Amino acid sequence: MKNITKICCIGAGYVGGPTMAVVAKQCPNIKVTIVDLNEARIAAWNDPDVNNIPVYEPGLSEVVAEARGRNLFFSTDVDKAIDEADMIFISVNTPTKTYGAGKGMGADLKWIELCARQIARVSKSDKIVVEKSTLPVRTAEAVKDILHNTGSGVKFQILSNPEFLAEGTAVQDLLAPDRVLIGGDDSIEGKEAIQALVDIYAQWIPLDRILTTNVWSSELSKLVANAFLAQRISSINAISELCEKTEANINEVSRAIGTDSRIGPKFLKASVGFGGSCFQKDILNLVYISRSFGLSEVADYWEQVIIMNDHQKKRFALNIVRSLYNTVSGKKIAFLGWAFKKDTNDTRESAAIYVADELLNEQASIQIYDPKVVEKQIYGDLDYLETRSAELNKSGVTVFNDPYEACNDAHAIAVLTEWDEFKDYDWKRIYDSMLKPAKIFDGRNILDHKLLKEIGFKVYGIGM
Ligand SMILES: NC(=O)C1=CN([C@@H]2O[C@H](COP(=O)(O)OP(=O)(O)OC[C@H]3O[C@@H](n4cnc5c(N)ncnc54)[C@H](O)[C@@H]3O)[C@@H](O)[C@H]2O)C=CC1
Ligand SMILES: O=C(O)[C@H]1O[C@H](OP(=O)(O)OP(=O)(O)OC[C@H]2O[C@@H](n3ccc(=O)[nH]c3=O)[C@H](O)[C@@H]2O)[C@H](O)[C@@H](O)[C@@H]1O
Repeated sequence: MKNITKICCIGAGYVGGPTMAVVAKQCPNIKVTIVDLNEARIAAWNDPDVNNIPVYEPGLSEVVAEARGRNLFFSTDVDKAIDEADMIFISVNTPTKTYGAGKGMGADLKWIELCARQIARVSKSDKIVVEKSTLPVRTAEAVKDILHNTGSGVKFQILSNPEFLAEGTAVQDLLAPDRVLIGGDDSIEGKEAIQALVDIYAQWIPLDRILTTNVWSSELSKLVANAFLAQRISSINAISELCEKTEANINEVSRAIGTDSRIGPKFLKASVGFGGSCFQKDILNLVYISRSFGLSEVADYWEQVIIMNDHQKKRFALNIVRSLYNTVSGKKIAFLGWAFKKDTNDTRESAAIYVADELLNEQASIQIYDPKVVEKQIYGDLDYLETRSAELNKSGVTVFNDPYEACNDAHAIAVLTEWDEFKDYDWKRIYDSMLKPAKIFDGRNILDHKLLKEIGFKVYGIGM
């Protein structure tokens, strides 16, 4: 296997962009070209002002500034980048299907298939194709089938190399991952391909953190990792509801169980519900696959994680309605946060969207502030649900650039994202500008509840 000197990555999104920027930073001897069909996205990645890149991640603009133009390139010329590359990463979106068989459950693999067909059509030399996108177990079979039937004589090796970065900490996760997972064939060529990818990561990651498996274990492990992480959140959120009935405190319960080294302290933070582009999609996918093999108990077991999460989002919204004397019609509710977690501008599947939707059904007037999410995105997220017309979403929601303005005249504040800056606001000033009794629903348990109560707020946390 020849030395890898040119990499192409198809898909310049939240995974392709940061992942490949870090590869380029750490491997200056490799030319990395990230391609995408979306011209606006590529233009933003190429923006001379590196602060305008389309993905907000702490530390990312510095990495891009270092490597861009040196050995990191962003382009819309997909064919050229495929043709030149020794190794091609597929990092395109794999959302839940919205039509046909598997609608609402299975992964939509049409973009993966398009990539495979394009690679098959364009390639004139042997290539290693790496699945970076999260895919249902045995997807590599379909990719192989397309690539091995081109009739061109070009040889392909297919690897699975799922990504475990979390948004908001992507750069840190990529520079020092818990592990890198590479799945490949057991043949001599398969092992050579695995080694070629190991050699790239080994330029900055200790070898004992680079795990190799067969392709199917690798594909499945990605879904399972996300399912386990999300399961912990649904588990603690389920207990949060019980805490609210019993005067137990969820933060104390989390600490008490998390100090057991077998349980561990991470991912035990009760919240308004998990969001993000992947947890729900990947679990639905796991459920769908299990059901398609007739494993109904397995499917039902994992589906409960989603059912619990939906319940958590809904009960947060209903709690607001109930606490505001069973009606929010015409009342102003301020939302602090719209992103699905802090330190990202990503809003996909954010709990805030669903809470807003419930409150709009109750005719509330919502005033939103998020430090990184732009107005267009917020309206787009609500319109995507198709619960009501775009005009009605516009008339029910106002987006502010200033948190104090968003809270002005509000009956209640809901904290939907755990942005650090929320903790440091002048809460007395906010209290004075609100209608009384002023209520705060802290969906992330991040604020100083004692202080807020002293100011005069009525405070509702999760699980307390
Ligand atoms: N967002 C995350 O934190 C993580 C996502 N993943 C997985 O990574 C994959 C990508 O996710 P994101 O980067 O978040 O998605 P994204 O939607 O941000 O980016 C995907 C990009 O691929 C482009 N694309 C689609 N088809 C194309 C084609 N045929 N040719 C060229 N470009 C094409 C789209 O225009 C889009 O810009 C998904 O499978 C996801 O499950 C895995 C780990 C973390
Ligand atoms: O496949 C993916 O897309 C990624 O999904 C998650 O990463 P991400 O969704 O970016 O962010 P997380 O930190 O996992 O948070 C997900 C959601 O759970 C919520 N959460 C997280 C932790 C917790 O204790 N409580 C809680 O409510 C967050 O607020 C957020 O809404 C995984 O953590 C990554 O390892 C994985 O690569």
